[in-house]
Amino acid sequence: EKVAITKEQDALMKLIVEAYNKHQIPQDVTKKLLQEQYSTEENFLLLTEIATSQVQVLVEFTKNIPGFLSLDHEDQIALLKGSAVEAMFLRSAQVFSRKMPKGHTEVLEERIRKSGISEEFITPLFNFYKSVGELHMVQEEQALLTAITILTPDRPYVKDQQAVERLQEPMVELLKKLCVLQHPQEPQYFARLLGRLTELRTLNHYHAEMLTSWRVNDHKFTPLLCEIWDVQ
Ligand SMILES: CC(C)c1onc(-c2c(Cl)cccc2Cl)c1COc1ccc(-c2ccc3[nH]c(C(=O)O)cc3c2)cc1
Repeated sequence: EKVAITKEQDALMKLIVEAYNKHQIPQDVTKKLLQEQYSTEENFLLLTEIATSQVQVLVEFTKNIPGFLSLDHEDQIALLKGSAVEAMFLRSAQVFSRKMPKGHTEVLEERIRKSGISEEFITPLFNFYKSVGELHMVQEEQALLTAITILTPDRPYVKDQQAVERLQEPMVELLKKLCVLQHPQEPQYFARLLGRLTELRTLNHYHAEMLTSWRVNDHKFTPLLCEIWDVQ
């Protein structure tokens, strides 16, 4: 049967994509990727600065998701804290699918590889980047997938999960239609996208270990990262 985006769905998609493109890490932060020294210390400090800026971008994007600000305030915090790492993996994955200024991809990879992350986490981390890159997602898919990740009802401490489901469901339906329209020759494309969300959940676990090993080596995070990741 003919799949068609309704007027409401088109309006929702425009809001999400607009918010996704409106909030970006400032150029003066990301261009440091090309400028700073390459010591482990420098790499960690630069990635910490970028991650902090990325969290601020993420909060602004989330506030623009229709209905988010009408959720219970404590649930809003629980959703942000529960999804921050996954949303940052998705966002940083864009750099590796060559969506970012020339040269940033290589230097970001170099800096992540040499920032004190142990080899056992480096492999799954770059496997994820590779699998996202192979999807060649358009920006609508990236924006919706990020919104869907943020609106995951079963994050820790979310009280009214139904209210979150009511926001997430229309986005999943819309993404499904988009995938059929965008990739008609690949019927399983939507399933592959959702498979990335499952892979993201496992990366949360690795990330928790990364944080612990950084802290054991007395690495400091910014107040915003400490708050969102419950460290220090
Ligand atoms: C606190 C730091 C050390 C940290 O801890 N975990 C991670 C961490 C790690 Cl490595 C991997 C994945 C997720 C996290 Cl959350 C990080 C670094 O996190 C980020 C690294 C890069 C980016 C990012 C996002 C968008 C970008 N655009 C551009 C551009 O050039 O335009 C560069 C760029 C970088 C965001 C978070």
